[in-house]
Amino acid sequence: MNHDCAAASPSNAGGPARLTVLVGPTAVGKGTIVAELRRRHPDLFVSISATTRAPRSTETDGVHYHFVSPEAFDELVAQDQMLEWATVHGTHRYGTPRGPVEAQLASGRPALLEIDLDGARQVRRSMPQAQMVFVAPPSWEELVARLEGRGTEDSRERERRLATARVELDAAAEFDHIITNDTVARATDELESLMGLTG
Ligand SMILES: Nc1nc2c(ncn2[C@@H]2O[C@H](COP(=O)(O)OP(=O)(O)O)[C@@H](O)[C@H]2O)c(=O)[nH]1
Ligand SMILES: Nc1ncnc2c1ncn2[C@@H]1O[C@H](COP(=O)(O)OP(=O)(O)O)[C@@H](O)[C@H]1O
Repeated sequence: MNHDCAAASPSNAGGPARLTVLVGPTAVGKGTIVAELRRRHPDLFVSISATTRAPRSTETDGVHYHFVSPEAFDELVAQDQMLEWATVHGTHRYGTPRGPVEAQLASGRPALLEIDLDGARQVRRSMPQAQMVFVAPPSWEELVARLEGRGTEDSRERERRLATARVELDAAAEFDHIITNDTVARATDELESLMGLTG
């Protein structure tokens, strides 16, 4: 585990880390940080996951996720079109379409995945050169406040997500780097640096 932003980590062996995998508990601010990173780097490739969950009012199909039916998701898995996939929070399935990520990496340009712990472990096995980054909250209380403040889940779903969050926080030590999302600007600076997007 490495808390600093050193350019040379084991995950960089063989060249600059091109694939970065971002994991963190619900409502820690992953989406917010990725949005800020994209604002700074409009051309950055961020994988668009497929999911069987319904879109939130703020989400657009093909932009935030590919919203697909369970049958369509089955088909993608059967055709080996998923780089990884997992059932998250015990309910819906989420997965990374393989083709766009492989094409991006083949072109030598960086790629970012924002996925759950189970999916990240799959990627670490299949692509050990990937750089694994964990986003942590400043405190448990702040995480709960952000989840409630977002207001997108009912209390039952929030409880489910917080149960998953405890498991994810316990796994933070598995990651190459931990970014604490205290302020969006500072956390984004750190991710930008880890991805080699500065300067
Ligand atoms: N394994 C996997 N997890 C994903 C993927 N896309 C999103 N997730 C994870 O699914 C979880 C739920 O995402 P979402 O429903 O958007 O809720 P939120 O994290 O609370 O905003 C998060 O931990 C995401 O990182 C994916 O392609 N694969
Ligand atoms: N550094 C931060 N300080 C305060 N609130 C934050 C911060 N980062 C994100 N948030 C807020 O927390 C909530 C959850 O953020 P979101 O990006 O949806 O999390 P995630 O994608 O990890 O589930 C949102 O309401 C967002 O505006």
